[in-house]
Amino acid sequence: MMDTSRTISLASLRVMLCAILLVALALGVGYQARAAEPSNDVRQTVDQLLRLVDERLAIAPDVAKAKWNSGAPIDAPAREAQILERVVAEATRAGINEAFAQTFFKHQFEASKVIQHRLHEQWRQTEQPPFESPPDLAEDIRPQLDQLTPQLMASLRDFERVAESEGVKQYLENNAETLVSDGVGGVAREEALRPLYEATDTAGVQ
Ligand SMILES: O=C(O)C(=O)C[C@]1(C(=O)O)C=C[C@@H](O)C=C1
Repeated sequence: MMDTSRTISLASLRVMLCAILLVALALGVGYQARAAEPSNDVRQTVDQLLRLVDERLAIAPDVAKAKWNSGAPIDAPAREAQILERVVAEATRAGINEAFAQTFFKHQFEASKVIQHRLHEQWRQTEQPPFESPPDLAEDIRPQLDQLTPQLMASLRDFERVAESEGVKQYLENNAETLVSDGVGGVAREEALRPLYEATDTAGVQ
């Protein structure tokens, strides 16, 4: 005959052990989630940079329109060089990593070109006639982009400061889609944000 009381106590011991394990697991997961939660400062810094990236990308369709009408090439290396010159000067002045700032802006140019090429492709297919009164590239659009450059630089400086903080990469990933819309299914967004993800990778932050 089996000793029932002994069987029961063994079974309940197993249940207890399982319960302890589950509680420990839940506590561990909870701790990890808390540990990865970024501070308010980090969140505001990342949000601000994402908003500025979004603002810059939102100008690309106007650039595309102006170039559709004028026939000017989408790629404008002289203009890029001019912006980068200012970026380097500001990086030196404000103590921002020069290589990081340059890489970041090169990615913004590429992202803008992705949007412009997509739109031109679309307009070729639909045989889009010249736009009625598109904003002027030199008079209206480039000054808007120039206004954003110092704001982006200040935001990059803040971002550099928090790039090594807990949970930055995760926060970027979670909020990029909400704060940055590119109108081309995320391709330009990914291009624009890659240097930021890489900066958090270098810092070893997951
Ligand atoms: O100013 C232009 O002509 C643009 O197309 C904009 C922009 C930019 O993002 O600043 C993008 C691509 C060009 O190669 C140069 C600059």
